[in-house]
Amino acid sequence: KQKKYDQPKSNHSKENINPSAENDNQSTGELQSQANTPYLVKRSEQVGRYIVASRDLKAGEAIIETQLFVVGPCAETEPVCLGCHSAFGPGSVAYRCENCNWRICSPDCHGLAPEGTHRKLECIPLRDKAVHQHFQTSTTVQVKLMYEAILTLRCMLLKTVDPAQYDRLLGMDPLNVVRQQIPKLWNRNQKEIVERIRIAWGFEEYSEQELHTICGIIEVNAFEVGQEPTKARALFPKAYLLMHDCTPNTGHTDALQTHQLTVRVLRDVNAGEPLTLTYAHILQGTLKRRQHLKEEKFFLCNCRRCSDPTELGTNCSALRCTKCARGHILPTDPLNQEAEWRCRQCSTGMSCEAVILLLEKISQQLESISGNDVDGLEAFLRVQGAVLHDNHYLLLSVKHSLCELYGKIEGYLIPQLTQEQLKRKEQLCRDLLEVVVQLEPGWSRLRGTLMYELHVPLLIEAGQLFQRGVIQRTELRRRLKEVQWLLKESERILALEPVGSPEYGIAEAAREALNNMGPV
Ligand SMILES: C[S@@+](CC[C@H](N)C(=O)[O-])C[C@H]1O[C@@H](n2cnc3c(N)ncnc32)[C@H](O)[C@@H]1O
Repeated sequence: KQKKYDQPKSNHSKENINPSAENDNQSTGELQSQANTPYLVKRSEQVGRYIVASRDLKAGEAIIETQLFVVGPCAETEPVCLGCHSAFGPGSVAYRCENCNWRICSPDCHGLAPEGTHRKLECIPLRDKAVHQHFQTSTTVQVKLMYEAILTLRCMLLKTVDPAQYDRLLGMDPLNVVRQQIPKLWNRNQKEIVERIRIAWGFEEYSEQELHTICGIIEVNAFEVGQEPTKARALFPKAYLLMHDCTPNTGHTDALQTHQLTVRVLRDVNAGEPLTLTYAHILQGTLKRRQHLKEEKFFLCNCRRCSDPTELGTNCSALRCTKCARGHILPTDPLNQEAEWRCRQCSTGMSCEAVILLLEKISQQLESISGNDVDGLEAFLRVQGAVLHDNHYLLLSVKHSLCELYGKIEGYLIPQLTQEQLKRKEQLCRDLLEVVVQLEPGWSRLRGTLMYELHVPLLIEAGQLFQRGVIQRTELRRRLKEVQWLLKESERILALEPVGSPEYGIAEAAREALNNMGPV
């Protein structure tokens, strides 16, 4: 059974990214100085600095464990507590920081400790410049931008509060030359961040250039951290060197309060292989992923998945050909965002614009369906299944929602599910797992949660069939073995998630289910 979900060996080779220099000891001396680091820093024309495994690495092995440099509110976010970055729920008490008068979640917030970011960095400067007064004359959109500017200000304040840390921060690449050639982005930063901090808030001691550089460092290198409703952005040493790949071989978690980051390899990695993570959504099609990477990270990805019209055989961008009703329409050149799409059977062509328009229309239809509307989502799958491949990313996202809804919401709680609905849940989980093992094999969080979801219908069905005498003891045992394997694998993967996170909760539930099952 285990074989079924095992990962194919990665054939990502060093040659793929044309490394043009050996270990970069100069700019990343801190990394090289640590004996036994599981990675080496390299540099290539195409990617800049990146890291490769310095020895063979085993799936699940932690390669980076690091505290953050600095953390702050996300871009254009609703107001959040400047201590812990939690959003304010409806009707929550509007506590204010006794110094700077910005909103906080509670005077006892752990993030307001004297050594915490807020107190150490912006609290007193915001007070001295009476920045909170701007809230009175700001629109909702401007308030969101004020929160966005906080992370830039925090980085800037490190220059005086912790100059050594500031210097390390400047070791990250802001891609200023590339970003300056995007007037929409540069002008927006100039108006909304740079002038806000310098002119509106009065921090004129920081130059425009310095502030643009910090904007770039954040845009290019920040990680999203935290869990709803406490999402934030953070910069970390070392981890920023991981290059992007649409079939990554590492994954990462951050601790709930401290945001300490742990990066692990998801599968066995050979010495010399680049260590990669994904900057985009795994269950997203090539056109969309590449567009996101171009707009947000300023490069076009040319990885193995992006280069393959079938996306490693998953067909997760494929459309059904309505002309021949047999073939699938795929991009003729997936590395060209404007290339024609064509049916592999009958050669019917479709312009890229037509594909984009069609997908936009279907996405709009999907957005009009409520997230908990099981019937609506099932109907969407039936209708759009005639237009899109079964593994199309738009259908996968609906399947993912449905496989969680069956068993979780009123009317569809586990004891309320009919046999047909249990079968449906099983099918949805299997469909998704088949794709996930291609795109993110190994110790992936998504794979861990899907395996947990899959064990439920399998366990119930096995018990029911045995009780009704439909299957005998040997078949029951075989089925329970599969359930046990799913639970063990899910527990092993998700136990690495931060204590207190929903995924860690699933690991605990899997452990309990295994104990309840006893020996099989
Ligand atoms: C977080 S930084 C990675 C470290 C960076 N290479 C450096 O030298 O500081 C992200 C940037 O690295 C480059 N990069 C990362 N992965 C890449 C890839 N697969 N292809 C091309 N460029 C990539 C892009 O310029 C991207 O904006």
